[in-house]
Amino acid sequence: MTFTETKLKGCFILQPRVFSDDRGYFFESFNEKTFSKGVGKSVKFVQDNQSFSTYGIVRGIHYQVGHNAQAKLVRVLSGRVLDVAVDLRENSTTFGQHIAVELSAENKKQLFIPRGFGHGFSVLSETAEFFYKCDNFYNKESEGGIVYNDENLQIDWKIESSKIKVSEKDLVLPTLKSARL
Ligand SMILES: Cc1cn([C@H]2C[C@H](O)[C@@H](COP(=O)(O)OP(=O)(O)O[C@H]3O[C@H](C)C(=O)[C@H](O)[C@H]3O)O2)c(=O)[nH]c1=O
Repeated sequence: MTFTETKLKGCFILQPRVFSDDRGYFFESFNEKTFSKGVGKSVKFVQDNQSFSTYGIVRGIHYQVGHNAQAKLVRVLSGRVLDVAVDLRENSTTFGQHIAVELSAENKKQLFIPRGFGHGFSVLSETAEFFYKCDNFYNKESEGGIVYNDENLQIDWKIESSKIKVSEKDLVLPTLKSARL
């Protein structure tokens, strides 16, 4: 597994070592020892989530506030997504900046997003199954979010705008300027 830190400090792109043979392939999708060495700290994941979406869906940008904030280790089981992490750490030199990484069943890339970030993704394939580990439990009351098309964020979701599909809940999320952080 290789770990590449992004321009947003603490955010890492992970690339697993894949063992292929005439049966197919094998790779370690998570190894606590390798992971903590790679990101330079121990992270105790306590909840796994999985979602299925179709082309053009944008989920997010979501986060949980305060001591319910979540770090996430995200990957794609089938299909292809553009995964976006937004730096919401108010004392960060990259506050408000984002990274966008294509994650797919084919490239097997993963993204580690520490606490203090907003997270969302767009589905680039016909369908996509999305899997992620969280280091804190879901807490509805602590949910926060930023509307996907906040013009100050300038996120290119790589989907023609007329084809983007967002939940009712996400459509009414605030911009970063007025979000609860
Ligand atoms: C996140 C979550 C949701 N739920 C329930 C609450 C709703 O009744 C239902 C769907 O939730 P939601 O519409 O928030 O699902 P997504 O839009 O995929 O939300 C996720 O999307 C972005 C990409 C994220 O990074 C977050 O982890 C998460 O907010 O599942 C739970 O029971 N547990 C949970 O951990």
